[in-house]
Amino acid sequence: MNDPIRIVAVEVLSDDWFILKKTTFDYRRRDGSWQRQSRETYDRGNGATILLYNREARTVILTRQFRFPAFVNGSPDGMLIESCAGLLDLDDPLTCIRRETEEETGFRVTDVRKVFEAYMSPGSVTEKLYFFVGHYQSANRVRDGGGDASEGEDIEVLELPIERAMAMIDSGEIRDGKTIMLLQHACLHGLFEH
Ligand SMILES: Nc1nc2c(ncn2[C@@H]2O[C@H](COP(=O)(O)OP(=O)(O)O[C@H]3O[C@H](CO)[C@@H](O)[C@H](O)[C@@H]3O)[C@@H](O)[C@H]2O)c(=O)[nH]1
Ligand SMILES: [Mg+2]
Repeated sequence: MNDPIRIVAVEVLSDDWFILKKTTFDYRRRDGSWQRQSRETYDRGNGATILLYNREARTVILTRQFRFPAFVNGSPDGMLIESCAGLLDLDDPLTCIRRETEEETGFRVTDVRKVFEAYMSPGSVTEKLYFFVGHYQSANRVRDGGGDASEGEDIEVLELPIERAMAMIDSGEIRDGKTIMLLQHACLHGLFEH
């Protein structure tokens, strides 16, 4: 009886690459009354992202790639600078982020730890994102990275001083939420302090 939600109907509006549903439900308001609502949810699974950082060199590894949704919403060339990230598919978050790190950046890192989880757009997108940090050195680079070309990925790997990356948030050159969160986490938690 404590459940604040009663599902009334679920309609699949689109089931192509990911799933868009419209759900009608009764919601119990804080005053105890019931209210019928309907909400669309875009389910693209969960994801993981990582900030690769080198404490000694005071650098981070970021990626740069074309993002069509950003292109259609105000990014002149659609090129976004981001922390390495990928969808979980069937993997657990740690396995996913190790795989994506090597595929996208070419780095094979062992020192990886989860720092937090977040819903990135909870009003419409179901996705929960798992955030990691990982220490890297140049010796961890085992290949070029760049992503899976057959899936359309064309990822440039950037190595930037942390001060430069932080300045790029202020200048608007970095405009991706997960990336801003990880860079700020790194500074707040002293990842570059000895
Ligand atoms: N054909 C097709 N391919 C798609 C579509 N949407 C995404 N893809 C492709 O599916 C692949 C997914 O790549 P991943 O590296 O696994 O995911 P991601 O797109 O980098 O997602 C990460 O970043 C997102 C944005 O911040 C996060 O939302 C997500 O959780 C994840 O961390 C990419 O090649 C992408 O182009 C689509 O509608 N159609
Ligand atoms: Mg990716």
